[in-house]
Amino acid sequence: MLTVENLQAGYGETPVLFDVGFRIGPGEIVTLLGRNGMGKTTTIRALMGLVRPTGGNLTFDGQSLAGLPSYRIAQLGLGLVPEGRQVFATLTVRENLVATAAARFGDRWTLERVYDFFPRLAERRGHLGSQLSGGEQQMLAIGRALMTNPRLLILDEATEGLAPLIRSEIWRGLGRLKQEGQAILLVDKHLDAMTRLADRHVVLEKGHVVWCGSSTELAADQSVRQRWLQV
Ligand SMILES: Nc1ncnc2c1ncn2[C@@H]1O[C@H](COP(=O)(O)OP(=O)(O)OP(=O)(O)O)[C@@H](O)[C@H]1O
Repeated sequence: MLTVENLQAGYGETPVLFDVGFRIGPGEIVTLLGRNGMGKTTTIRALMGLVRPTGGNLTFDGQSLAGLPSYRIAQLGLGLVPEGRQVFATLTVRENLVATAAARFGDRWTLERVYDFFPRLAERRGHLGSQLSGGEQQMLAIGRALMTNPRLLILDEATEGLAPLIRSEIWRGLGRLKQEGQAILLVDKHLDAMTRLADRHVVLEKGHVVWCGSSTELAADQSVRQRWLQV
């Protein structure tokens, strides 16, 4: 489904990604791990066309993403839940959801299905984005991405700053998406929850992939945590 090979990217003259490569198959959940500043968000930005790669290959279902604008990449089926949620503060919950709706890949996700999935959003449908709690904003950000009917859902720090109960609700939601066969690329700080949910993990260190493996392999290999993931 998604193939990333030897990806290089940076900001201005500063290279940040030197050699990033991984694959995501249909229905798979893959995480990008690594300490702060190692290039996880930049990898996601490169996938979405928000940072222009300086080298390597990005292909989605055999089609190159090179040089495509973000809206075209979204149309191909990559749906982003960005870091910091970025919901529209002056639109209602319903308007936020409708703003991104796209039925190009079938009607799997409709307004009603998003409300069934996150009943809190149904309760708050008339509230403005700015009136929501952090957890509700996060559900809205996920709902908004689902409304694009993405084939690959990408979440960047979706549980950051949330209370444990709300965080669990988000993890349960992602678990339900997995059961439905939704492919997901995940960046988050909660390693245990990710190990339970994901199939495979890719560890970044200063813009290079230094380890990749299954959840079982990650759980069994303490040295990966000690060497690449502890602050
Ligand atoms: N807009 C930007 N302009 C210049 N440098 C940037 C920019 N965004 C990120 N960087 C730098 O790129 C490097 C990788 O950052 P990135 O956000 O991809 O890391 P990350 O692994 O997602 O970390 P975090 O968990 O802190 O978000 C860091 O050194 C960071 O300072």
